[in-house]
Amino acid sequence: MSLNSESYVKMFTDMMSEGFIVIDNEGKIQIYNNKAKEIFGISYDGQINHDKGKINIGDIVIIGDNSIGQDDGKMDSDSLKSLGVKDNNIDMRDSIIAIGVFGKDGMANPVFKTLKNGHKEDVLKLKTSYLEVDIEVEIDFVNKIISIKVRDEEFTLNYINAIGHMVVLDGVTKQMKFYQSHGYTARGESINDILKGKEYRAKGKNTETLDVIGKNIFEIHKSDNIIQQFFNVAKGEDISYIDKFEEINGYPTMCTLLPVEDQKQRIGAALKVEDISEIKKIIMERDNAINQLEKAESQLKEEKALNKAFPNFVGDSEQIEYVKRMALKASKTNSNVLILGESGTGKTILAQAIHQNSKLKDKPFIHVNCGAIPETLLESELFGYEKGAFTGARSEGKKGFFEIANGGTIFLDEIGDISTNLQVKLLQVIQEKSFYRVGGTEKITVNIRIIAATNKNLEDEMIKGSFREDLYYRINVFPIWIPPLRERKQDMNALIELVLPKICNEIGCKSKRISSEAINLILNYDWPGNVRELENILERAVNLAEGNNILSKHIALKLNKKENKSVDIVPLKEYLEGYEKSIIERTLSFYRGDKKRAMEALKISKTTFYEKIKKYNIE
Ligand SMILES: Nc1ncnc2c1ncn2[C@@H]1O[C@H](COP(=O)(O)OP(=O)(O)OP(=O)(O)O)[C@@H](O)[C@H]1O
Repeated sequence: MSLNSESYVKMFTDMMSEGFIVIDNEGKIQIYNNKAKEIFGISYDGQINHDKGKINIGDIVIIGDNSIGQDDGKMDSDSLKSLGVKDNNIDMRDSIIAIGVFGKDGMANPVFKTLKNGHKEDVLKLKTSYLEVDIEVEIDFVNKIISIKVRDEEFTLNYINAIGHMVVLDGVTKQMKFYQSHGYTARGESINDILKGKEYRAKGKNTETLDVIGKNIFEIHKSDNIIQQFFNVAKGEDISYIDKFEEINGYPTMCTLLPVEDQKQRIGAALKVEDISEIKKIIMERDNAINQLEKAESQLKEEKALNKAFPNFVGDSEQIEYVKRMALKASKTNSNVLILGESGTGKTILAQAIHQNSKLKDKPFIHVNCGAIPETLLESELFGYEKGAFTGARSEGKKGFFEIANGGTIFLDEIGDISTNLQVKLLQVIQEKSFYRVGGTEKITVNIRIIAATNKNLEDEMIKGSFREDLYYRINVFPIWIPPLRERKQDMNALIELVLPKICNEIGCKSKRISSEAINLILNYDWPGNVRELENILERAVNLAEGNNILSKHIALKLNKKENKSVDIVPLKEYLEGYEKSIIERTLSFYRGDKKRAMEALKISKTTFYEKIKKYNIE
């Protein structure tokens, strides 16, 4: 046997650590070493067996394809129709997971999920029990893995750019009869080939090795750029290169292409290929890591910017981050903002912060608590009045809040409490940016930014007829909802860290620490009064604690509503009296103790007024 006999050549080339393929000048494969077979999936080392066969009507087909048409043998919507998948929105290069019965329209509806080309999600997943078989398919776009799990058996394929993965179950036995594995291009077993009825080879113990010697190169390889060149060189074209990055059958490789000549006659071409999928993977992983790092850095930057913009509005929860992000956006626009949230959630400080971060920050910020001003007064307080507009009016007339806030921001707190009459006037100001003082004839024009807040559900109020729909849409241009504290306990630490030193400072005591038992109590409580209630409870605790530590016994929480089954039943008279007392107190405090103006506002006589003050022991 001479050294260049066929068996020696095979032995030597099989020892190479690179793939090596030689074709003759007709494109017939003369040498295809073991490494090349390994790189292109021709030699098979999978563990799971199946016999050779072909797809039959009634078989269950499971597909996971990260880019339709790219590496699945040019699968298209027609091929998908063979499973009953009919959807005009599916385009080439979209990703799809589909499970259906082959060729039996109507036997069982297919289930499928798609993602548009260029989507942002990390995974596409479908888990179902299909014709009583538990199936789970996942396309992991980050780690580039497609996995099909049938009952407890998992079939996975890694990919670089694209892959079409498929498992076929026998329609009668529901057992796996075919699964996709690397090398499907060389074997001609892409999704499309199988769906078009092409016979597939056995895998596992009955594997027939794909005999490539003597076959035309295009039978084993897609006619992509490099294979076409390989063929052209074998035919006589003068191209050669060393170590060029090219993709063959979807695998990233580094190729060297050389002509083979005998006595200056072109007799073929040789292609040496190195598998660089691992390197490519590492590069992609590195790019991914860099991307994530950049994302994290910009998040951190944003977080810092948000914390700087809202130093008094703290919280680490995602909800509060979102609120801050929205509020920062709101502060950069001139739109009306509506802040929603239960009492004590921080609507007022957020409104102030929006103003502070806006270009109006040096202009007035006027806070009007619409719920605290008696209805009869609210109009003149908001719009002002001309001299002699009503009894008790100042002789020189008075500017209203809208005039005072001109050029800046007016914060209409508890907007859900204003009467429908006043709502009409408010709507006019918002629409026309002008109004008349009470008793006035001169139109006053203002340039004002409106922030409103409420703890009511304005949509419910609209249905009840107590809030005008047109006003609602005018103020609800930029809504921001602050979730209740019980839904974001993660904020508790930041709040305590901010509030506790503030209280100690105000009271003038040394700073105090809070014990872990006390923190536990705080974390397990529902906080119906939100942050305001937290501040009150902490203030009380600071006062009660004699040493430097706030202990659980100093945290005096109300019984949770859920635990407190008994309801406080109060006689009606007592209830009404309590209510009357609080209205008189609120009016007096609004007029800073001016009794004359308070009794006028309440429209009660002097005698009645003094009687009630005495009865309720009002200072
Ligand atoms: N995220 C927060 N960070 C720091 N302090 C907060 C926060 N949220 C609320 N507070 C504090 O809680 C108290 C109540 O907040 P604020 O008055 O803004 O609530 P509100 O929603 O306007 O309440 P109401 O609806 O009763 O008027 C204030 O002392 C405020 O400083």
